[in-house]
Amino acid sequence: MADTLWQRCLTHIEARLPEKDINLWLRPLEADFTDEGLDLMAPNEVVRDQVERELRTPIANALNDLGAVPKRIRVLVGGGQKPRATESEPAAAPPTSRHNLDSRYTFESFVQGKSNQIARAAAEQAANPDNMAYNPLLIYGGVGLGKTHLMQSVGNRLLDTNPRAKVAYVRSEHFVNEMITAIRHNRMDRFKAHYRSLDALLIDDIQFFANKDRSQEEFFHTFNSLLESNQRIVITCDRFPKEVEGLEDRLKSRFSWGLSVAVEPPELETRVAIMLSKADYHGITLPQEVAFFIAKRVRSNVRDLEGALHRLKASAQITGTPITVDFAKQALHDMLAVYDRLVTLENIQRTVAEYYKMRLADLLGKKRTRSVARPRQIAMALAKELTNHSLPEIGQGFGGRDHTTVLHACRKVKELRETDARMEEDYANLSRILTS
Ligand SMILES: Nc1ncnc2c1ncn2[C@@H]1O[C@H](COP(=O)(O)OP(=O)(O)OP(=O)(O)O)[C@@H](O)[C@H]1O
Repeated sequence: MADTLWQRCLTHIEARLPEKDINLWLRPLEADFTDEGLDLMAPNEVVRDQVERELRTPIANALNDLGAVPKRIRVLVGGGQKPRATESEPAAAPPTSRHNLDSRYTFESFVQGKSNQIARAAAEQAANPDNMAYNPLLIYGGVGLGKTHLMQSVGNRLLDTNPRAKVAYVRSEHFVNEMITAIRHNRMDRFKAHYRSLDALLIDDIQFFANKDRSQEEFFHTFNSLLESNQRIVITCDRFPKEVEGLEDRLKSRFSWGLSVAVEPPELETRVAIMLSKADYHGITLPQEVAFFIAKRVRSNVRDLEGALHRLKASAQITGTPITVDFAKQALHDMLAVYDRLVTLENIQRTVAEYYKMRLADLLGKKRTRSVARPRQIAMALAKELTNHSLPEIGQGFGGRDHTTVLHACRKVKELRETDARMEEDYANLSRILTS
């Protein structure tokens, strides 16, 4: 039986993904291996988008595990028109050409805001081969906030500058699995030689190394060897590494040799800008008010924003309806309900009162001393930003106040956040507590 590389790839992935996903998204694809890489032909845009979004990495990893590393993977709409004879193993692909980067992850496609501007600036510096001041660069922060995007932007930029550079992007989980395979097949020397021959190593989600002693040991040596020969290292972690239990102290201390930068959840304007930019990229007509409507609710994770966008697109395609706020309300009903449940007026009032160690009755009451009025204004501004309530509704919820009082509070808080660092910090802390 002709055992094509693509079939072997599918068999490999089958062990790792639900059968439903394989049947729905992967079986309809036609694979075309050429000298330039792998083209996957999807029957329609919905399949293409899903494969791009969720399955590109499992495919790349499976091929990697099978020892066949295409120079690039493209997912296209089409099929049947390409000669299937070209579906052959790219056995000649040298193991060092592991440019398994996603070409969509660039600095140009990364939307900058207050929450990520330092991380972005540091990453741009790290992508400058003449500047080794920030080595290693550690990017840390919560789920789906753009760490991988920034890290791969460094790799893509390094390759733009020098296409011959050996850049490897590896998820820590993959590093561990690869190492286990190398040990099992007695190929540790090759494994070490490969990693130590790189110009740049981008290693994602290092929290995965926790409690994996042998992998930490090997990674520690690889890390040292790359640093000593002045090669670029970028790492990401879902929190500050010192807080990761089960990670050796010597690794933690190595990670902090260079520069550590955080990515925070993006503020509303940035979330809207990200949605509009992603919509543009995917050819989705997304009115600004719909972007605002969604971004006001989906707050803590950019991946969820993208998920919402793709669901909207699929629903709009199936029903042939233009995307409006009402359409979004319906199409994303269940997803938005989860977010809406999290932040209510009562929740905001209780959280703010606790944060400022004051009585809830005072927050809602008539007192106008600054120690009471300021937190009240902050709570109103948070209510405006984080809920869907109108100004009159918010005023009503705050002891029957007029909507102009709420408007004044929102303006005041905005102004103070720009001039008073303490105020900005309090507001950001409260916003994080309420939305994470
Ligand atoms: N500022 C941004 N501009 C454009 N896209 C963004 C931005 N932040 C995040 N994204 C997008 O959100 C998605 C999730 O980002 P990414 O995978 O980089 O998150 P992450 O922080 O690495 O998450 P995880 O910890 O789960 O690996 C990606 O598609 C990425 O392009």
